[in-house]
Parts: sequence; structure tokens; C-alpha cells
Amino acid sequence: AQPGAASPVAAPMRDLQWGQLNFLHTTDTHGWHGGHLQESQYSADWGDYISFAHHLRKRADDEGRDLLLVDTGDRVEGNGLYDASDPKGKYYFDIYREQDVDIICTGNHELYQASTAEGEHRRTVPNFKSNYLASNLDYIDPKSGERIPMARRYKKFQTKNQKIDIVAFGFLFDFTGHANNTVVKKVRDTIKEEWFQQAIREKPDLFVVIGHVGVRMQEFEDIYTAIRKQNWHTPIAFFGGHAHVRDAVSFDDKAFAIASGRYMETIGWMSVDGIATKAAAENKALSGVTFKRRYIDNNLLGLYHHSGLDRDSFPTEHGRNVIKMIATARKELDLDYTYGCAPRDLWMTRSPYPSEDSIYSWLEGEVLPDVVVNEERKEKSRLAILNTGAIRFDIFKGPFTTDTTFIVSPFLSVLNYIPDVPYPVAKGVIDLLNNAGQILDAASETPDGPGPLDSRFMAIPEQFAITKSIIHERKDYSAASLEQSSEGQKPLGDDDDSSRKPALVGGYTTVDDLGEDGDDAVHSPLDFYTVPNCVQAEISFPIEGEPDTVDLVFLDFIQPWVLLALKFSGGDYGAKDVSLYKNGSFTDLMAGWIKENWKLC
Ligand SMILES: Nc1ccn([C@@H]2O[C@H](COP(=O)(O)O)[C@@H](O)[C@H]2O)c(=O)n1
Repeated sequence: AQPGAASPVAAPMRDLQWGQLNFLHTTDTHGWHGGHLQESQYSADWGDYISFAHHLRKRADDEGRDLLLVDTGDRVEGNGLYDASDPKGKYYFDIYREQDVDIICTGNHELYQASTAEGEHRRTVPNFKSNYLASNLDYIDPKSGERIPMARRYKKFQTKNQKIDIVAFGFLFDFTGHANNTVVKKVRDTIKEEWFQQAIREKPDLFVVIGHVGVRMQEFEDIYTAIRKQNWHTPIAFFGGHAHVRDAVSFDDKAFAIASGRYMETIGWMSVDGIATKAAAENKALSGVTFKRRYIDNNLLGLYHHSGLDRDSFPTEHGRNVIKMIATARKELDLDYTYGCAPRDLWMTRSPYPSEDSIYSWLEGEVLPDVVVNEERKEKSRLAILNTGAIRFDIFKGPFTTDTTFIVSPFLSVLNYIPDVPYPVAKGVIDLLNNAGQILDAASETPDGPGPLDSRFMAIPEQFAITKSIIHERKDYSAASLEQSSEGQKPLGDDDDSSRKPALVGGYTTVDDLGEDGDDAVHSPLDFYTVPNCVQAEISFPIEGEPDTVDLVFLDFIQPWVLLALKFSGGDYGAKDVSLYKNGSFTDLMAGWIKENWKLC
């Protein structure tokens, strides 16, 4: 873990269940390779993960099993370690490449900015050579203009110990918001291509499909159906991401998918047993394929537990060196520079919106009215609209640093506006953005499904998977009470007197297609309150009555939806009517507000 990171915390644990073939899976790490410095249960870092993978690979070798590492994209945007450098990612590429990842693919965040896509193509693709898969992604060479595959489309390989023949693919969901130096081919078109049709006619022992795709999204369903049409019996292991949740889906008794969360909070574990390899044909009598999964908290005590080591024996020299690389980068980037002190915790989904503790209520009530000011138009009444997806993480009470700035708001989005919109037209926009999903979706729908203006893209990614609030009645769970009631758990730490067990730390309590025992650590549950797609502040409104017209101010990211909503509300506006409201990214404006309004700790 990084110097100054919160000390790891003990919890009752569920062990890893090993199989013939085992996987460690990261996804949506979003630059959090330094770990969560403020959260004890997620404070291990990329260097610790390198040590962990080393020990698990050794165990696999010793026992004649196999272990593969998978990463399903969105490695960038969302943490100072990636975003605070100029150019972005100055330190990230060299830190990330230190892990031996066996199968890796691209996420949408690698593609929003042309410079990010170029970095991915020039650095990460060659760093991982033939392990990098791009089944439906092309890159446009800036010099020649030539369109080439981002990386190889698929790969065939055999595992080291069990000699399992694998055909692996690496997909991205049907993402449309990419910069113009990449081309994302729709999954449903890609699976009709000749190379894919040939690849699924191979007879491997196992198909592995990795993808920056939510495990319940149509894209995985389509790939599953295509493979099953050619292979009724071959097991398929899917690794997904994008929705930022822990989840697992059983497509059938031989096809299984996991999603391994977000932000380096989770290291996913999947094990597969009963694979009938051609190399050991006599084993074909195996009773059937079984898949197991665990969601490992990125908690050092848990990593010691799963590798059977302790704080002295766990760190490898390689792991320690990477911890040092991260610490040096964090220092050079001055990530601990403090803008001010957050007076209270501000939650995205742990508190209802609107409420005193909601980050969105704070933005709407305090930040937007102060920062959405254009000196030349400051007397004009205005509506300022922010999409909730623009905010990526909670703010914890205490120092708000350079790192926190990018953790909360990593994007380069700016404030645009349309001047002098009749108020009766403008005031209808927020309700349409939040409640007329079907109408907005229909306007951009294609004959094959949702179009690029799926209104869910305005909200936080977690809401792709969690569509209703989850409120837990009982919140006083203690380690002792759960330890007795749940099968297969072991206390972690050396305190054997259960009467002295502390209350459980709040965290994931995942329910997936295999049940409720997926998380490696037992947590007390956290509430999840759903949020609207957008929130809105009314600024400089008359004390009485309504303004005749307003300036309609919004983040540029949601411009296509705002223009569409305006049409439905009776206003015919297009891109030509939109101008920049104020210089500077929303991230800079928010950080500036904090500097002025929150005292130093
Ligand atoms: N400029 C941007 C870019 C993205 N968003 C939000 O992020 C969502 C995608 O996040 P993933 O980590 O799941 O890829 C997107 O749907 C937006 O909500 C944004 O607000 N501004």
C-alpha cells in the first residue's frame, strides 16, 4: 500500500475455491492503481496486486493448475495518478505494464479523447503484445489515415500446466462516443464477420470472452448465442465490466460470466473445473463443468489470507518496486496538495437525493450558483444542468486534494449554453431528461435496439445494473454475529474471542446468479439510493414570479440530450445556437470553488 494509506482492516473471510483453471480479473480501475488511500478495506495498490498474483501463480504451478490474469478496460480517467499529469497518463503506462496480464482489452474511457486512444495504441497495445485483443475495434493511423485493427482480433493458446486449449476474444460494447481516430464496430455485426465465424468453429477446450461490456448487456448475450450455435458443449468463461458492479451471470450450465466492480476495490476470482482437455483425453469422463467466483476486496489483510502469507512474507521485490514507482509519481504530481477541508461526507448514492449529505444537493445548492457566472450575462436568470454521471466518487470529510479533484470529477467537460430561451420551454427540459427516457431513447433508436442517446448514459454507470434503491433496515451487523451464521467463513486477524469482534465494515454485499456468498469479506450492507439522470440549479431568478427567458447552461457531454429535450419542450434549437458559457473545465471550476469556500484542515 502507499505511504499514508489507511491501515487494512480485518473481516470474516470466505476462501478462494481453486479449480483446474483460475482467473484474477480487474476492470474499470480508472487510474486507481495507488489504491484507496482513505478506505482501509481497499487500500492495497498495484504493487500489492503484483505480489499477490506472483504468489497465486506459484501455488498454481506447485499444484499443476493454471492461473490467468484478465483486464477488461477503463484503466484510465478517474484518479490523479492518471489525470493530474500533463500529458495525462505520464506515469500510468509504466506502472500498469508491470503486471503480467494474459488477456486485456479496451474500455470506452480509453477512447473518449483522441490523445488517450493514441496512447493506448502506441503504449499499452505493444506493452501487452499478443495478449491485447480488439475483436471489434479499429484505430486510424494519424499519419497514413489507414484504418487498422487496434490489436489482434482473437488468440488461440494453450495453458502452461493443464494444457487447456483456449480461444479468446476481447470486445467493447457498442460505444458511440469515441474520438474520430477509432472505429467501434457493433458487436452484432462483428460476430457475422468471417474471422469470427471461423474462430467459433475451432474446437478448443474453453472459449474465453473478455469484454468491456456489462455482463447483462445484449452484446454478451449475442456473442454467447453465436458461440453456442457452433459449440453446444464447449464451456465459455466471460469477463465483463463497464457497469462498475460486482455481478455474475449463468448463461447455461457451461457458460458463466463475472463482473469485478470498479476503481481497484475488487479483484475478481473465477475458477473452472471439469474442463475435458484433449491433452488428457482419459479425463473426459469428468462429471461436468463447474464455475466458482469470489469478489476479493483489495485489502492487504485479505491478500495475505488468500496467499497464506503475512506482512513480512507477502511483498515481493517486484511488488515493492512498483509501490515505490507509484509513490514517486504521486509525489511528483503533488497529489496530496490540499485545496480545503470537506466539512462532511458527501455521498453519491449512500444518501438520498435531495438531502444534506447528497453530493448532488451540495453541487446544486452551493457550487453551481457560484461557478455558473458569466460576467457579461450575470444579471440573466439561468438554469444550470449537470448530469449525475459527471460525478464519479464520494467526498469524504477531511482534506480535499488534487487527487480528490480527479477522483470526483475527472472529465474535461465544459459549460455550454443557449442564451435567452423562453422560460416555459427551458423549464420543461429537466423533467424530460429525467423522466422521458423512453421518448428520448426512441428518438435515436435503431431497428436493432437502443441508439446513441440512451438516456441512461447521463447517469452513473452503476444504474445500468441497479435500477431501484436498495435500503437495508438493519445496519448494526457485527463480525461475530455473521461469522456464526454463514457457512465457510473464517475470521481474519488473530483475535479469536468473538465477543470482542468489532462491528463489520460497510461494503459490498453482492447478490448474483450464484447466490449471496460471492464477496470474500463479510461486510455490513450499504444503502444505495438511485439518482436522477441530471440535477439543476435555478440561478439569479426573480424573487417573485418567473423570468420570461433564461440562459440554459449545461455540461457539453449532455448537449445531444438537451437539444432533443428542448425540441420536445417546444424549442427548435441546434448546435449552431450553443456557445461556451465560461472558460475552464467543470473540474477546475469545482476545485476553485472548494479552494475559496472550504477552509484548510
Ligand atoms: N465527459 C464525460 C464522460 C463520461 N461521463 C459519464 O461517464 C459514463 C461512462 O462511464 P463508464 O465508466 O461506465 O464508462 C457516461 O455514461 C457518463 O455518465 C460524463 O458524464 N462526462
